[in-house]
Amino acid sequence: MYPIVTAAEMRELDRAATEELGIPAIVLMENAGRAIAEEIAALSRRCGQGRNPEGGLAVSPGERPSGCFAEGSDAQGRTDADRAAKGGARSGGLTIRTEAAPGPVQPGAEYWIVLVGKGNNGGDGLVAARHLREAGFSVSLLYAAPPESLTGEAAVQRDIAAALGVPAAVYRGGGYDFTGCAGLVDALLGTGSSGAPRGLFAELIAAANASGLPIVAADIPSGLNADTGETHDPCIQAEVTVCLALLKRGLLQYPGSGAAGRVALRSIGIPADLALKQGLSVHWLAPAVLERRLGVDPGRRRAADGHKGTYGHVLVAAGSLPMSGAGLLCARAALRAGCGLVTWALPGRVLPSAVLAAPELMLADAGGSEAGEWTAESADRLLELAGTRDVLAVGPGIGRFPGGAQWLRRLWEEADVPLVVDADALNLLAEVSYAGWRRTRPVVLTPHPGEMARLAGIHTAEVQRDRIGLAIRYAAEHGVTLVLKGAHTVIAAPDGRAFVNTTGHPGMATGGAGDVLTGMIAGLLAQGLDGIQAAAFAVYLHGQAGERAAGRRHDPSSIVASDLIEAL
Ligand SMILES: NC(=O)C1=CN([C@@H]2O[C@H](COP(=O)(O)OP(=O)(O)OC[C@H]3O[C@@H](n4cnc5c(N)ncnc54)[C@H](OP(=O)(O)O)[C@@H]3O)[C@@H](O)[C@H]2O)[C@@H](O)CC1
Ligand SMILES: [K+]
Repeated sequence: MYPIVTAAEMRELDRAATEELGIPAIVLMENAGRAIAEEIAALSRRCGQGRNPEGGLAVSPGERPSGCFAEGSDAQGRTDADRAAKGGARSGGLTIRTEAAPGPVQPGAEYWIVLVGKGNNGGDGLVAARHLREAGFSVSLLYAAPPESLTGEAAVQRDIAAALGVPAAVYRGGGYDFTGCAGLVDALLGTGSSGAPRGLFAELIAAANASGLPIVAADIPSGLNADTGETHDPCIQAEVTVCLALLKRGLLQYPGSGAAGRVALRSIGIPADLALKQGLSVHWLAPAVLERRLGVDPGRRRAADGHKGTYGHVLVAAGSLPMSGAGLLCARAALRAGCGLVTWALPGRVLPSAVLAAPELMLADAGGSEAGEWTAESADRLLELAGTRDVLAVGPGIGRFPGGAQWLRRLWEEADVPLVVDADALNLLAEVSYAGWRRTRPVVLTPHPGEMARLAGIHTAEVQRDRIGLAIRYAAEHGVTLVLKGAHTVIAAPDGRAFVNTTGHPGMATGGAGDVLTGMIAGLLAQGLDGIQAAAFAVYLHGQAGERAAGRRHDPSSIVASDLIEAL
């Protein structure tokens, strides 16, 4: 169910499919090439180079050609026009399609060139060329290496293509004239590549990008690190990536996600049971994964006889005089996440101005300084309040104050409720070594990349280099549920499970969006979800709210955090 694999895990699965089950590798390659050809045909029908042989399938300029998320539904809420308006940010949407792309193909003599590497990725491209010809496309091959250097199944495909008379040329360097071509298939490098593309491969990738033609990548864009999402220079900038068998980690992590364009995940005949048996622990956060793997009810059904006590009571310790809004956003979001009651504890000096800011909230004076800041002594009051609440969320807008780390340690060790730690509380955590802090109840940390860098003692660029890998390691080493925020948020559990979310919208990059997420996680914990369930579901819903908020505004750049709460 939508595992996300490393190249090594994919190789092991390929090996098991061929050696243990006896599925011939050439069959997998055949399925892969056919799937690529089908996606090209579907792209051709949708975009149609201005043509629309079937009437109704072509998409007018400005509309998304197909960029869909799970099972055909739009979870991205973003049109090509949006992306163009925002400087061409690419969506990286996923089209999960495991059956043949539907409908007849009448492409006339649309001409595509397949760029062929020397490994099995090239073999996939050779099969695709054959199926494209069958579908009526005009196709030629451009080998990046002497065809004689191909081996195994790829060599078999080379010979079939030659026997069929598919026109072929060998790239000799010095650029290439793609005039008259409607699109390119990138079958240069797949999961067997290592390091930056070399020599003529690099030249061809650069030429393909410079052509401005739509590129359909086989499995991964050539030049992408399949595990981390780093892009080498050069890296294919694909319109569509036809990901074979299982999602590769690099396709869901930026900048790789941007280079991949829309990702179409296609089955190639490796049985799902085999993937299950491998015990893969990283998954794409699709609705089916939420429901069946995480045991969350996406419909959020409520008991007919439920009452406010049924859905839990959140305690939010957040906000200070200059940043009271952070606390308000967090507390309101907890309510919107469906918990029964929320108590917002804040410095007494700020409390009068919070009265009636949200009539549904209960307010509690947590003490604090004359200046409306938090003080270490407020831990006693918070612990007293937490004794009759179900969850404690700390951090948004609390600022820095003397004894802050010790204050946090007391909450960490003594509050006998699940704890969500965000924002300034994460910075307090980063200043100490908390490995020895005792904790029996779940704790969820929600850093953005900058906070994650401080927690892990590394640079932000290093955090972004391999977000999935880092999140998994950190969560396991520290016994926490980690929500590493940013485009395609990663949620990692202490037991090694991790989920990558793809709902959301670039318009969500706005102050307070994180405070809203913290409140939502707390609100779901209060309703009895465990740490990873609450964190993953909240991230998913938060992204959906962002998509809805973007849809409601004339310009998605004008989304503010309150819009996310209203869109829940
Ligand atoms: N059963 C299966 O396995 C299935 C696999 N499938 C497909 O196979 C793909 C994996 O195939 P793969 O393992 O053959 O590797 P692949 O990426 O095609 O090329 C490696 C070749 O490139 C070269 N090379 C490496 N790095 C380089 C660089 N930086 N710059 C330049 N050259 C470089 C290297 O040659 P070398 O330079 O080492 O001589 C090597 O020969 C996978 O993504 C999927 O598409 C599907 O068909 C389903 C069944
Ligand atoms: K490729």
